Amino acid sequence: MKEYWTSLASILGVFAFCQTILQTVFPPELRFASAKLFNKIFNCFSSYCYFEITEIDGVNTNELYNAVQLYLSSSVSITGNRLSLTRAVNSSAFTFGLANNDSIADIFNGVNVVWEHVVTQRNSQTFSWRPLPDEKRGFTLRIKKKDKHLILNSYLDYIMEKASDIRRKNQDRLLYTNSRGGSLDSRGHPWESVPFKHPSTFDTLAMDPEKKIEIMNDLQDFANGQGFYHKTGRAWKRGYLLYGPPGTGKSSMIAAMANFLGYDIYDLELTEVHNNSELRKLLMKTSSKSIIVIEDIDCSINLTNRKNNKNNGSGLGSGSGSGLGCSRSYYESGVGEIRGGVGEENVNSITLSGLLNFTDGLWSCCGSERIFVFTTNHIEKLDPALLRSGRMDMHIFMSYCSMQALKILLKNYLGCEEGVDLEESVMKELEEVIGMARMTPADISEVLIKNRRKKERAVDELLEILKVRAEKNKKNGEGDEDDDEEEEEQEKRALDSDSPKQESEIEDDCKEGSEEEEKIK
Ligand SMILES: Nc1ncnc2c1ncn2[C@@H]1O[C@H](COP(=O)(O)OP(=O)(O)OP(=O)(O)O)[C@@H](O)[C@H]1O
Ligand SMILES: [Mg+2]
Repeated sequence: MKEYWTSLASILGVFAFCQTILQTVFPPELRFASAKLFNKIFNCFSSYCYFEITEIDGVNTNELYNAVQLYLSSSVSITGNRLSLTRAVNSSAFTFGLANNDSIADIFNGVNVVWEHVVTQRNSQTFSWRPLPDEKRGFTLRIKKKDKHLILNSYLDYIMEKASDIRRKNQDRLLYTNSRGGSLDSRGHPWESVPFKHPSTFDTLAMDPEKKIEIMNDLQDFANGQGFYHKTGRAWKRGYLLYGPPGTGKSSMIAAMANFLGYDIYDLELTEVHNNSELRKLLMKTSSKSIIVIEDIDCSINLTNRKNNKNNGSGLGSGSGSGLGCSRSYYESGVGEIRGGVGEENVNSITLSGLLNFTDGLWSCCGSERIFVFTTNHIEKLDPALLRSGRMDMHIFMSYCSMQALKILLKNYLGCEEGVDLEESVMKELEEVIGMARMTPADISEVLIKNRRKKERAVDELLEILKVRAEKNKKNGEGDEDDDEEEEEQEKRALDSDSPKQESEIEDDCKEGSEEEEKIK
């Protein structure tokens, strides 16, 4: 064996020597031919094989090159000494890369490989229809010949997947809306998109930390659950129903979910959808790794009397909702019954079953890795069909501000740490009244924002307000909660007064008015 290696080394030595002579004495053509021959002979004896991935493949940009660059950026940032830094268009993150002519080792399925980033000057005589960069860039992948068949395809697939993950994480999220109605854009797309810049995260969300961790784990399990969903024969999707009073953070939670998973958001405005097949088309045009949101579902559709509605089940009336970035009408309650009612199928014939099919039917699994989120202020108004397990997998109650949540708000808005900036006695006082005060995180954050430069004043004012609210609630008993909610809903409706009222609403208002008059009498 030793003799074999000695002779091999001497052969290679001779070739190297010959090449040096050739380089100094012979013309370039001859040198090129000899180098080719040398490489061929060298490759026969080498135990490695090499793959070149150039930046530009002919005239097209090579996607694999970009993918490798991104993939290596994840490990390079930790191990490399000399790195390149880039920031792509539409991205708020910096990407580390392998510097020119540098190399890095990687392991995949127990197999060692080496990547080299090769940069050479481009031959100025090269002819091309479009301007090419001065430098020719490429990656060279070195794998042992015996390992080539074991890993090459799966390794490259893995790299492509990993790169698109990194790209998604680096790139800004998109918020899609169907506010254009049924019309399509020039590419035949029914959705319009804007960059999604909502800063809400699970860190900024004020809620019980245990519940928060439970939700984060659930989301993480979902995102990593491809194998599980495949094995169990389930469509790779998950439904969350967020319910609770206005201002408790339902929209903020959706934004936090999107930022946590790096998913885009499709904010579905049901007013703009005319029938079930349009709803299905919208679904088909959503991408995977996305969150499909219907806000204030109880106000968008009359979900309680679908059996009574002869023609089309529950008619869908209007979209409503808050917060994620699209202006839209709030709380056009009850319109659905009229628009989708008997004999008006052509005007608006989205049915509850259409909506259920949208989330749960065969069509719901075209594409994959989708999350459906519905929000409501009144879970009791929803049809049980929407609530059954498997459809909305997790019901999340967004409650009034608890002590745990208040601590998060104090930290986020005032930078107050428990035990450091706030005395124990103050914390105790806050704890005594926070439950009874039944204030939403939105209300509390308003007080904190107003006084954010004066911590003590902010806490004092908050304590004062909490005490007053708690006292009032104590006096009025339980019924007060409903009154508060009703007041807030009225406010929301008032906000919507710009949009012309539907006949039904006017009728409803009159009815409510006369009912109230009767009550007063
Ligand atoms: N749990 C929370 N944590 C942090 N901030 C919150 C929370 N709840 C509300 N807020 C603040 O209040 C504002 C309104 O909250 P958000 O729109 O998320 O409430 P919502 O529950 O969606 O209300 P609605 O039912 O009216 O749609 C947000 O901009 C956020 O700053
Ligand atoms: Mg909201």
